[in-house]
Amino acid sequence: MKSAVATETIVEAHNITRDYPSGGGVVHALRGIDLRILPGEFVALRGRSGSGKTTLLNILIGLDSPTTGKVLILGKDLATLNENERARLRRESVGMMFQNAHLFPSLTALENVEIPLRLARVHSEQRTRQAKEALEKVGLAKRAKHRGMELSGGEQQRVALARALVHQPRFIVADEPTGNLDSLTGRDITALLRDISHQSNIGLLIATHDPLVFKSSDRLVQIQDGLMSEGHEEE
Ligand SMILES: Nc1ncnc2c1ncn2[C@@H]1O[C@H](COP(=O)(O)OP(=O)(O)OP(=O)(O)O)[C@@H](O)[C@H]1O
Repeated sequence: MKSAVATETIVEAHNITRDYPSGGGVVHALRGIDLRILPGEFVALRGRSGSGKTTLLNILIGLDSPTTGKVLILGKDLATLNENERARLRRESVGMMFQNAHLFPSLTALENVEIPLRLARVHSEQRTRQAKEALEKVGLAKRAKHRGMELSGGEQQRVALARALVHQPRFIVADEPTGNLDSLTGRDITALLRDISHQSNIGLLIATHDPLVFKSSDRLVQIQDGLMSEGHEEE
């Protein structure tokens, strides 16, 4: 049943390198990264500032291309897709979260969550239904009509999570999602992300400096000077 396992892989990176031209020289931001994330697996990515975390996340979701190496999402080699096809794959299969929730402050929580479905041209009834379900999943159904600016930082991040989930993605990448939250709120968001990933078989990759996220993860990978190692031991 090897082929069944292979098609089940959410994301695979093979020997990824990324060079940036810089001031007449070259920065070797990634120097040979291999990574595989399975359905329902929560992987934390740790690394000092400048170690290459954001570069790797962008490459894994096709927002940037590696200098050499190969990325597959759900078995599809990103190099074989053009920009429109990669954007479509993201719209259909990838959810994203960042340190800031990036909500539209004057739109309601529900309207913010509906945005990815608007972009995918889902009709209004279904949009509202799915957005309500996503807000329920993150425990925020009661705040559906509150505007972004009326929500606390933790509530805004929950809305951002609902927005990342609303199109039922298979892969979620989050860049420092707890970076702006107090530790209790950060713990809640991390637990929610972990539970949803496990329950819905979503591959979850979180780049972070937050020890609580390391502890909650199924697997911790570390990136240093563009190279990766694995394990839960302290730096
Ligand atoms: N567009 C760019 N042009 C040149 N160098 C870049 C570019 N983007 C990133 N770099 C360099 O690549 C390396 C990795 O950067 P990256 O942003 O991936 O690190 P990071 O681990 O996400 O850092 P942080 O935790 O501070 O966000 C750094 O040395 C950075 O200066």
